[in-house]
Amino acid sequence: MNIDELKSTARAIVAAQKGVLAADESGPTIKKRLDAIKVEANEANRRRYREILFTSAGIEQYIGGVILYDETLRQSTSDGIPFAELLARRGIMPGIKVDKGVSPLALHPGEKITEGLEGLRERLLEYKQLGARFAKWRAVIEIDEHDIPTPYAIRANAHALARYAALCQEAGIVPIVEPEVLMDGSHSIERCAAVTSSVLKYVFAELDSHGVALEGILLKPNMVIPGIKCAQQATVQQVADATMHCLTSSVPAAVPGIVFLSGGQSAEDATDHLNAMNRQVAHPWQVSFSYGRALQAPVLAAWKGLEDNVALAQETFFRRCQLNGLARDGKYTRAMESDILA
Ligand SMILES: O=P(O)(O)OC[C@H]1O[C@](O)(COP(=O)(O)O)[C@@H](O)[C@@H]1O
Repeated sequence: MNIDELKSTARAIVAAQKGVLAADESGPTIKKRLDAIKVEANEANRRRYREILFTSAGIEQYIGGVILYDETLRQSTSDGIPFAELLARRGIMPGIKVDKGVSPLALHPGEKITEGLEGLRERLLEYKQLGARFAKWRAVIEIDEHDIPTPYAIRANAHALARYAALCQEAGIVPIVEPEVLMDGSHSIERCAAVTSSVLKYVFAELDSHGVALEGILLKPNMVIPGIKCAQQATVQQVADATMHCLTSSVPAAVPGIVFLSGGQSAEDATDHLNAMNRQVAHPWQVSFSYGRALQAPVLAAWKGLEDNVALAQETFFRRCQLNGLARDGKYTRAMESDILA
């Protein structure tokens, strides 16, 4: 393992003002997104949509890495430049989702385990040849009103994340470790904090047991937030305080960056929360973003599948990246949302 290479890749992804665009929606997820704007989810439209994102002017100032899906890593621009090469030429690291989605966890009704370890060593070698410099694996933890998540489900998912991370580092690929505690449900912010902190403790214990070098990973956690059906919603400052408190006590300082998922928050809330966290006292890691929906929802709404709307969609995307870049420095304000596109 070349730890220096892993470290410099991880640091480049979360360099000043930068974060990650999560454009790694699997087939069913991208279909849901395209269905919502009445665009047929065929190969040509998926490729065109991703091309619109990756060719947007100026995004390299704010985007250090893009997570791709297997199909997307093999696709090219209309004039034949492979997407991974296009991104690399722009100084953006190409990454790849390597998990194969979730299955029910046997004998644990209501809980899930992420699949994809079988054959992963070989797949990583191919992805590296195709230009991937980092990877992503998402574990999904649900919270219910009773005893879910169980300690066993947390441990099984943490173990799989660590096996994935070790295989990535062996292949010279930076693993993004994503244990997502879902915001579905009616749980309180305190319950989310308790579960998130327990999940992170298991994850770092497993990473340690597997010999993973923390300097060569990025962590992609959820923010600490009440369930969407919880009667008591939290302020931006409460989310920032609870999240930073939880991470400070669970994430070792050796980790170079924390890149949050957006998890169903609105684009504005996700930016505002990131901003509030970056306004707090210094933390040992870069605090950044790896948003899917919070970067892309406004772009899809602007594009609507029409070529006439491409310029507007790209300006919208650039603006969203820029606002999150400002939030990396704690310099975003909600008032900026109504500024005319810069
Ligand atoms: O269910 P899928 O297709 O694996 O997609 C899950 C999505 O969740 C993410 O991990 C986070 O996305 P959000 O920011 O929208 O929550 C993305 O990287 C990924 O596209």
